[in-house]
Order: sequence, then C-alpha cells, then structure tokens
Amino acid sequence: MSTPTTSSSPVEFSHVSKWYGDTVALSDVSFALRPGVTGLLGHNGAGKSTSLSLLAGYTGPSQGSVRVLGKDPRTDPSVHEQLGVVPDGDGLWPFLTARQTVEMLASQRRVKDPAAAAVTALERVGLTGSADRKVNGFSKGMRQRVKLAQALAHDPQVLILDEPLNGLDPAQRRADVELIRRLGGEGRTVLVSSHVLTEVERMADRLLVVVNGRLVAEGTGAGIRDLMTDRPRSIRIRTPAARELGGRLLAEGVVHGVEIEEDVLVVQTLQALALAGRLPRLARELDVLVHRVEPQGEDLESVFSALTSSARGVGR
Ligand SMILES: Nc1ncnc2c1ncn2[C@@H]1O[C@H](COP(=O)(O)OP(=O)(O)OP(=O)(O)O)[C@@H](O)[C@H]1O
Repeated sequence: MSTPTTSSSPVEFSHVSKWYGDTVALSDVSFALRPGVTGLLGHNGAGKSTSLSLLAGYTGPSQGSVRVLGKDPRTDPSVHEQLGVVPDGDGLWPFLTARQTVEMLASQRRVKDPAAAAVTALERVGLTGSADRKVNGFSKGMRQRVKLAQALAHDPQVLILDEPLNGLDPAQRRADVELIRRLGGEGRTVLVSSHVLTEVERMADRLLVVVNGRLVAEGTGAGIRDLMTDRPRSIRIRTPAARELGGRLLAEGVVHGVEIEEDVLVVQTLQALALAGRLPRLARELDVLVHRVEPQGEDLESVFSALTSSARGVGR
C-alpha cells in the first residue's frame, strides 16, 4: 500500500443527492471517512449500494460531489489504482480459475507482477488451495472471497465492500470479520455496508446510518445504540421466577408494563440500560435464576424508525 496522496479525508461525500427518475436514492448526504473501518448501515433500499456505486465511480451524483483520495472517481481513472471494490453483484467469469480472475484485475490495475499479486491476495482470503479451480464450481462464500481477493490484488488504500458477508456461513463470517478489521488496522480506509447492526458493529469502529436515502446518524456502535435507549422497548426474560421479578421491576419503576407467560416475563421499558444493570442484581437479591434476556423487535426496521425520529439533527 502506498502513502496517502491527499492531506484531506481519503473519502468525502459532500451534499450528495442521487435520483433515478422519480426515485430519490440519496438526499443531501455528507460524510468524510478516515482510515480504519466504517460501517454503512441501512435497511433494504436505504441507499447503501448507491453510495458505494458513487464511490466506485460506477455512477455519478445528481447533485453534490464525491471524492476518493481527492479525485473524482467518475472522471479520473487513476483513482482505481488505489481503490478496491467488492460490488453487490457477482460478475465473475465462470470459466476462469480464481487465480486467473484475480490476475486479470491486477493486470487491469497495472500491478507490476500480477501473478505474484494474485498469490498474495488469494492467500489473504484463504483461497490458496482452490486457486486453480474454476470459479464456476465455487460456493457463494468462495465467490465472495474471490471478489475480495480481486479488490485486494493491487494493495489499495481505499476499500469499498458491499455486503461482503452475504452468503457466508458463520465460520466464514467470523474469518472475514477478522480480515476486514485487519485491513482497517493496516491503515486502509474501508467502507463496508450491511443491513445487520450486530454484524457491522463487529467490523467497524464507526457507523454511518442511512434511512430512506438520508444520513440520520453517525458514531460508534455504542453511540448509535445510546440514541435508542430512551425509546420504548419490549424485553423478554426467561426465568422460573417471572411473577416475582416482574412485580419487583414494576414496583421499582424500571419497567412500566409486564406480561407473564409461564416461565417467560415480557417487560415494557423506557430504560433499557437501567434494566440491564438492575436485573442481574435483583436476581441475586431474590436468589432466582434468569436463563435468557432478549430484546424483542430489535430488527433493523424498528431500530431505524427509532433513529429517524430521535436522531434528526444528530451527526448531520
Ligand atoms: N439503477 C436504478 N434505477 C432505479 N432505481 C434505483 C436504481 N438503483 C437503486 N434504485 C433505487 O434507489 C433506492 C436505493 O437503492 P440502493 O440499492 O442504493 O439501496 P440499498 O441500501 O443498497 O438496498 P439493498 O440492501 O436492498 O441493496 C431504492 O429505492 C432503489 O429501488
């Protein structure tokens, strides 16, 4: 990886809007990335792929400006010598081997020794043993790895990864989360999109949250979660002492509603963090077991609708 060529942020979106006919995919989005991993979090159709396509130069903004290493990725092809992209779609040639696929891209990126670059990149993604097999017979997870190796082959300073964990099994996910973290730790600027909060949190130190084409929040995973703590939540607690615990939590005012179904206590609270602190202490005081605590409705839609209403003006 060569030294940064610009003193400003490696990646900048400035008042970017993008529309397709009547569809507004992005509306007045501004952010600047720094080295390390940033997560772009959003529900389906939020505008993640559009943002990444703009950064990759696949399309241009309707308004505003996009800069990668100070250059316009749409009009300045030299950006691609320092930019690696894992796109949303597959786009791999089925009749080429993994090695040929990666070498081909490395040549296009004017790498001095494409064969050596392919060896290194395939090793980084754990595909050395399958390097000479045709991509055609690869699983979804292996294909994702080939795409990642392609993106890494020219040792780029900036990496744009569109949902790179899609289609991977849990072990592959863990390995790729580690790899992506290491890439950020090496000083690269990595933007990785996802619609799963817990997943993107593990990869990224910083998150950008897009909802319906707008950037509604940015910050650490913990900071984003904090934005949600004062919203109503429903939490399911599996315990043989559901009645006893529910009564105490209600009496103490930590929850404002309880429902009991055999050994399951479902509580309504506006103070999820206070509850998280109080519950284990209360269980010890009452000498009762708590087997499992799980928030309900923690799907991204509910997170996002909470963020949209509470995070306006935060980080914008
Ligand atoms: N080429 C296109 N033509 C027309 N509309 C488009 C096009 N690309 C995206 N859109 C629309 O723009 C909006 C944002 O789409 P985008 O693909 O960026 O979202 P996303 O967050 O990546 O979603 P997903 O997770 O489903 O890929 C959507 O309403 C989508 O239908």
